[in-house]
Amino acid sequence: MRFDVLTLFPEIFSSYLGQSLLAKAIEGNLVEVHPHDMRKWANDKHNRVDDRPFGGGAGMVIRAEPVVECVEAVQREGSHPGRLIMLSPQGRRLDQRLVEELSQESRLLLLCGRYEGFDQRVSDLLQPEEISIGDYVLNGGEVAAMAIIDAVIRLIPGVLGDETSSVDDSFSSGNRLLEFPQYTRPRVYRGLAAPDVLLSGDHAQIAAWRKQQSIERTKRRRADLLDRDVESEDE
Ligand SMILES: COC(=O)c1ccnc(N)c1
Repeated sequence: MRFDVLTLFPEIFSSYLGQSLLAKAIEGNLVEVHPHDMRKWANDKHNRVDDRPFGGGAGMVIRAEPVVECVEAVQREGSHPGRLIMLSPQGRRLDQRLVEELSQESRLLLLCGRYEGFDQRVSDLLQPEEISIGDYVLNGGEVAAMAIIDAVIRLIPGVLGDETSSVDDSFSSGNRLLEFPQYTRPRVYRGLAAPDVLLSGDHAQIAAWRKQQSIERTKRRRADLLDRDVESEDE
């Protein structure tokens, strides 16, 4: 899977690309991540990427030209244009179902805004779909782009080692329950013991205990997940 990230701050991604899971996925040719600096396409006489908003108001707006030119150039680079996503607080809320949908794509272009956002002609001309990672405003779309990459690559076959699986994750497809509590060595730490059932070797009992824990935790923390009817999941 190929990710192209269009940003004014490509350097933000250099250390992120080195983190172990992503680095291994890139080394294993399972994933490619290509940050692109939109400033390189600011070819007006002042090489500006932003400017003051028409009609006045605080802040700066990202000019349409460098963005549209950059997106079109990047789309020409690959074997096909890919799915263009603008990270925006006005977008469709990201959830695991959307992550699973995105993980089926072979190429995602992630368009990261800054300042007061993009000139409207960027959306008029490129028709990107907008995705939000939650109801709050960030200084830039780069953090949201990393969240999408991070969540999506976990679902690409081969990225998580054999010993790890996303199947039991909270929210994984069809799973409306939060994950059960986890324990590891030592068995007792500061007087707190891991549940005996987990050391019993009785896999049926362990599975039953984990399911019960997931149900109780979900009821306590996210009862709304249990209220979702099945139909809504098919939307
Ligand atoms: C500049 O981008 C944002 O502020 C943003 C992007 C995606 N999701 C959000 N909740 C905010």
